This record gives sequence, C-alpha cells and structure tokens, in this order.
Amino acid sequence: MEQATSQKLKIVGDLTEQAKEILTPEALEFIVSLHDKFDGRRKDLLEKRNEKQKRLDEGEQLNFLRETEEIRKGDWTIAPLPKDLQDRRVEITGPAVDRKMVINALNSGAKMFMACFEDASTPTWENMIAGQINMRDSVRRTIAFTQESNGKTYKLNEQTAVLLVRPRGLHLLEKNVLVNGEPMSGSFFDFGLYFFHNVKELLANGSGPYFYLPKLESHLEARLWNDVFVFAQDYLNIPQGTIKATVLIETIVAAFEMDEILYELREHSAGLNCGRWDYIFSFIKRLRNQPDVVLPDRGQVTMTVPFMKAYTSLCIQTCHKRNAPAMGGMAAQIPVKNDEEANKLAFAKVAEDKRREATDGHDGTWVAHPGLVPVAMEQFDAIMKTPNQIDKKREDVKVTADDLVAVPEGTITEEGLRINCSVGVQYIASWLRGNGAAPINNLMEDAATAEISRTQVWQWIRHEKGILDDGRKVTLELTLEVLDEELAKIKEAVGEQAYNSGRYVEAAELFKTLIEQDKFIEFLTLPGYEKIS
Ligand SMILES: CC(=O)SCCNC(=O)CCNC(=O)[C@H](O)C(C)(C)COP(=O)(O)OP(=O)(O)OC[C@H]1O[C@@H](n2cnc3c(N)ncnc32)[C@H](O)[C@@H]1OP(=O)(O)O
Ligand SMILES: O=CC(=O)O
Ligand SMILES: [Mg+2]
Repeated sequence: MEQATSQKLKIVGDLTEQAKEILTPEALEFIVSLHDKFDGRRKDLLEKRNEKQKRLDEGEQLNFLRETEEIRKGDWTIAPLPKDLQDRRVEITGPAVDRKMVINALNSGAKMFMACFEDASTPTWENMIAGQINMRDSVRRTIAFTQESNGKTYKLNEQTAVLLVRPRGLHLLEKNVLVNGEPMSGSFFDFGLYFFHNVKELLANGSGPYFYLPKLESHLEARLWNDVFVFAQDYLNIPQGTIKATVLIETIVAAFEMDEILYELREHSAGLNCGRWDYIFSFIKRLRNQPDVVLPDRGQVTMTVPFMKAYTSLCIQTCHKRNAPAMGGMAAQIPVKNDEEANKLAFAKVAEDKRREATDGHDGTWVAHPGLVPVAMEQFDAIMKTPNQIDKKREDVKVTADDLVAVPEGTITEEGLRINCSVGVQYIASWLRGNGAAPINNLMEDAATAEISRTQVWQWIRHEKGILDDGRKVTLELTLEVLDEELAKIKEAVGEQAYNSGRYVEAAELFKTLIEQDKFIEFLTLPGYEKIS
C-alpha cells in the first residue's frame, strides 16, 4: 500500500496502527531533517569505503593515519560517563523486534541490554516498526507480552537492565520511507525515531539515550554520527553530551583509527566494543585480494589467534588511555538443549572466553542468552572488583600495524567448506523469514557470522591459496556440489513441508549469487533486502 504523506515524504510501508503511533507528523519531520542534513555525507562516506577498497586491492598496506598523529599523541579523554554506564560487566543482546525476548533481556540480571536493529534483525518494515514499539514500551516500563501457545505472561521486574539501542549500519536503507523519492537511511530512521520518542522519558527516569554504532570504517564516519547527535540534541533542546554511544570496532580499517573515533565522539562517547564476528568478516573482505591473506576454517579463527589478540589488546589500551570502557564481544556458544555434556562444554567455553576478556582488561562483555548471564557475571566479578577497570592502563601492550594484519596459521578443510555452505544457507533462510538471529548447530548465528561464511567461500574459490588440506583447490564447481549436498541434508533434517515453506531454496539462490559473482557484494543484507518487504 502506498501512502502519500506529503510532497516531499512518502511512506511506502503499511501504515498500520502501530506504524502510526511511531510515525507521527512530528517524528517524521525530525527524521526528514536528519535526511536533508546528513544523507549526502552518508553517501560520500560509503563512496570513501569503495575508494579505500580500491587502494587496498592495488596493494596499499593498512597503517595508522599520518594526518591524525597529533590526536593519537595528544593528552585528552572522553567526557565523564553517566552513572548508569559505569558498570557494564555483562550486556545481553537480542533483536529489538522480539517482544518476549526484550522483556526477558531486561529481566535477565545483565547490567545492560543491547536491543539490536542490526546484525540480529531482519529489517522488514514490520520488524522495524515493532522494534520501535518495543523500545517505546520498554522505556515507559509498560511492555508486556502473553505467549499464545501456553498463556504465559511476561512483564518487567522491579530491577531491569539499562537499555542501549543499536541502529542499522550506514550502508542499509529504509526503502519504506522515501524522501524526495529516495529511500532514507536505515541508521537515521532507527536512531531518529528512538531518540525522538524516548529521550525525554529516558532522562526523566535518570537514564539517557544510549546507542551502539555498528560497522564504522573510519573516524569520519564517527564525525558524521557526532554531528547527527549534536543536531538531534539541539532539535529537541536536550543538553549537548546527553547522548552516549559505544562504537563497535568491527572492521579491520577502524582498528587503525580507534583513537580518532573516540576523539570525534569524545563528548558523546561511551567507549568501544570488540565486535569480533564482523571484524573477522571485514578482515577477509577488505584484504580479500591481497596475495598472502587467506584465513583458515571459521572454527579455527579464535580470539587467541595473533591478529585477534592484537586487536582486542589495542582496543583496551586505547580506550583506557582515554578513560573509556573497552567492551568485549560475543562468544558463539548458547545453551544446548537435551544434552547435558554438550551443554556443560558450551558453558565452559563461554566462561573461558569471559575469563580471558576480564583478565585482559575489558570492562564488560556480551552474552547472547539469559542462561549465560551468570556465567559471564561470575568471571567478571572474580576478576573485576571495581565497576570497571579503566584504571588498568595496559601500557605494556605494544601492537604494530603488522600485528593487526598478521594472517593466522591453520587449515581449510572440506568440513569447513560444508559448514560455511550449510550455515550460510540456513541463516539466510531464517533471515528471509524475518528472524535475524538463529540457533544453528547450537551456536548463535546472525548476519555477522553468516557474512564470514559466505565471504570465506568467495575468497577460497578465487584465491590461489584457497586449497583444502587434502590438496584440492576450492573451486566454484566443488562448492556448488557441496552446496547441493548440504541443501539435501537440510531438506532431510527439516522435512519437506518446512523446507518448501522455509525459503531455503531462495536462500541457496542468494548464497550462490554471493559466491558466484566475481564482483564482491559488500553485504549479504543488500541483495537480501530486495527479497523482503
Ligand atoms: C555478532 C553480533 O552482532 S552478536 C549480537 C547480535 N546477536 C544477538 O543478539 C543474538 C541474541 N540471541 C538470540 O537471539 C537467541 O539467544 C537465539 C536466537 C540465538 C536463540 O534463541 P532461542 O532459540 O529462543 O533460545 P531458547 O529456546 O534457549 O530460549 C529460552 C528462553 O530464553 C529467552 N532468550 C533466548 N535468548 C535471549 C536473548 N538474547 N535475550 C532475551 N531472552 C532470550 C527466550 O526468549 C526463551 O524465553 P522463555 O523461556 O520465556 O520462552
Ligand atoms: O556485532 C558484533 C559482532 O561481533 O559483529
Ligand atoms: Mg557486528
């Protein structure tokens, strides 16, 4: 249904009752202002990403920027953190769209809840609007839910986690809102509506508008966000510096600009987070055409391989020097149902990951499931006796540009190729069905992890070092054979009916497109978005 809202603005998505509650004339006016003022810069910055890729393909080596040396050497810190952002030892994450999960996350005992419109969400119109409704009701503490299947009711506990919101990345569009005939940015849509509807209520409750900013690739992108914040605060007469944002360092290029990113956002910064899954994806993506860069099977790229260790250590050192928190990331393991042994192992792996993070100096971490909150809490409580460990300056850390791009040892195996194909297709099918976070093989999968799978396969096919440990070259023919076999296994496992209705065939088609085309597709969610409404 197409709804003409004004000459300038067109809402293409259904104007349901819920949508009308969110897309009020005043809120629309605000997000249109964001578009008018900032969309040109957003597009220029995306173009800069392409230019950088071209230079990398031509052999440019990543390095710290010469033009910002003064910032790196300078003696400055971020503005003091508000009280409710000082102790973030455990942050649970989950899709903003899932009302029950939002309540469960807020009640989980975690210090923070990061509600996600990004890696964990399929950005259908329905989901994005429902997410905004869930956020509005969470902030007002009126959120409630009744599960139809068993009548179980959900409401908020007295004590709840502090809310942080992750809007979509700068590359994603919201095609259901056209400004001057052009789709508006998903980032500005998600940020703008959450901020507009909730900032005053949040401040009245003694909290604030807190964000996670995903997939940044440079300090200029941080500068754009900072300018968006300054404008938004002015627009609603909110004191400057009220918004606080944690930037995910989850691209290899951003790892070279951590100081600069904190500096750009220094009045609005709540530190950095090591988004490990997108980071691995970005490492492969950006360095895909470099002759020596090929990563082994996804399962072998752990947090302790040298380039991952270098990145997290540098992040902690950089943040703490600037009095900023350095948040850890997400272990992939989730509780395993009906298998006590496997469940124990999964918990042990999460505990080990959290212990490492706390010991290294992270100020908190992410968990994917409420069952893992106590596991992470126990590790951080044991090691971090204060609300954070920003005073642990980690001056011992010495990380060079070479350390950040050190290619890890390991093997590419047929099993690794199979897992990438199978998990890639299963996740994309889930995403197309509207579910952006899925348990697959007892691991949490989301857009970032699926990106690793399809990018590895793309690269192995094209890179001369894409050779299996048994000597066979990974080729398109071999991969398509494997893909067909894995698809047959999926069909067998889920049954004919679920297979036919579960968008698996479309997912396999999309996976094929992603690996077949020589021109690398920047994000799987871009062609994916054409298949959802
Ligand atoms: C790379 C990155 O970006 S990481 C960050 C983005 N990714 C995410 O946020 C993923 C977060 N995790 C999830 O979405 C989920 O845990 C999944 C999809 C992986 C698994 O979910 P489920 O299959 O529902 O798990 P499970 O059946 O064990 O759930 C048990 C209970 O825990 C709840 N639950 C599970 N995960 C979460 C969560 N992250 N937040 C809140 N509640 C949760 C379920 O709602 C369910 O509640 P109920 O007992 O009241 O019915
Ligand atoms: O967003 C987090 C990540 O690991 O990617
Ligand atoms: Mg990510």
